[in-house]
Amino acid sequence: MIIIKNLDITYPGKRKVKAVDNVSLEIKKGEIFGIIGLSGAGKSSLLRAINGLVRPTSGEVWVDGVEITRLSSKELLSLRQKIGMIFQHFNLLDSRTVFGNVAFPLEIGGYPRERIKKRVMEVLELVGLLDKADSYPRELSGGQKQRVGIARAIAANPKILLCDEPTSALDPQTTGQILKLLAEINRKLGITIVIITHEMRVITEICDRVAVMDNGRVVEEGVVTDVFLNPWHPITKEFVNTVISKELPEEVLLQARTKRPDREVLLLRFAGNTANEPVVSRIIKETGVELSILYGNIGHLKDVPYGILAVEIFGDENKRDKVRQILHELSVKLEVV
Ligand SMILES: Nc1ncnc2c1ncn2[C@@H]1O[C@H](COP(=O)(O)OP(=O)(O)OP(=O)(O)O)[C@@H](O)[C@H]1O
Repeated sequence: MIIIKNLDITYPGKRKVKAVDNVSLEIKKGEIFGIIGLSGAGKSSLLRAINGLVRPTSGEVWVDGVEITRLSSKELLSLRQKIGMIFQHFNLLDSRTVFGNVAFPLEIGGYPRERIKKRVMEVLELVGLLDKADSYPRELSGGQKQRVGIARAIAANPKILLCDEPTSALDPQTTGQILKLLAEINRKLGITIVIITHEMRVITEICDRVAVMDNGRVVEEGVVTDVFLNPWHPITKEFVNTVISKELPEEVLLQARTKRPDREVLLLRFAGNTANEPVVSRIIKETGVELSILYGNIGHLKDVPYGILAVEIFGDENKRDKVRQILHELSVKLEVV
C-alpha cells in the first residue's frame, strides 16, 4: 500500500537539518503500522511525506501504486482524498459545528448536499457522536474533539489514515478509548493506519508492526512482538522498558546472587501461544525439579499474550539441562539471572 525508498528530507536554512535519513519502509494494506521515536527523531516529517505535505529531498514514496513525489500540486490534492489525517491538537474549525467540521472535506470534494448529510451522520454514528452534531468544538472534551477529527478524516472513505500523535494530548482513559476506536475503524473499514507516537502504549495496544526512529533513521523494524520481546537498539530497549520492565525487583536479584550448586534463577520470556501453555507444570512433571516463581509480569501486545517470569529451580545438573531442553522446545526465551 505504501512503499518508501531511500527517503531523505533535509530542511534548508543556515543550519541544514537532515530530518529523515535514508529511510526505506513498506506498509501493507490493512495493517496498523506504528512509528515510534523521541522528539525530533523525524517522525512527523516522514509521516507528512506520505501525503505530500512535506516534499522529500530525495527518494521515492509510492502510495497505492503511484509515485507521489512526481505528482503536480493538483494531482496531489486529488491523492489526498484517499488519505485522511488526524492531529495531536485536533485542528478543528472553531467557527463550525461538529457537523460542519465533518462535512468540510466533502464540501471541498464537491459532494452533493444530500450525500454529505447522509455520510456525515454515518461517520458521526461510527465515532459515537451523533448527539453532538450541532455542538461547537469549544463545547467538547479532548476525546470528543479527537472523535470529530477521526470522523472528518474518514468521511471521504480514504484508504489510508495518517495519525500524528493522536493521543498525546489526552488522559490515559481517553487514550484507551481513542485507540479502541482506531482499531475498530481499521477492522470494520479495512483502512490502513500509520500512526506516529512517542507513547509505547499506542504501539503495544493496536499496532501490528512498528518502526523505531532515531536521529532521522529507522533503527529497528518488524512485528511488534518480535521487536519488543527482543529489542537490540538502545532506544528500543528504553521504550520497551517503560512497559515490559525486565528490571527484576531487588529481592529477586539478591536471591539470584546467593550462589548454590543445586540451584539457579532463570528469567523466562514467552510470547504468543507459549504464554498460554502450562510451561511451569510441564517442567515440574517432566524433570522432577523443584520450582518456585519469584516474579511475574503478564500482558498483551495487541492480541498476543506475552509474559516474563523469574523462577528459581532446584535440582542436579541433569535435571536443569532437561528444563532448558523443554523451554527450547516451547520457544521460551531464557536467561540465567
Ligand atoms: N519545517 C521545518 N524547518 C526546519 N526544520 C524542521 C522543520 N520541521 C522539522 N524540522 C526539524 O527536523 C527534525 C525532525 O523533526 P520532526 O518534527 O520530523 O520530528 P518528530 O520526531 O516528529 O519530533 P516531534 O515529536 O517533536 O514533532 C527536528 O530537528 C526539527 O527541528
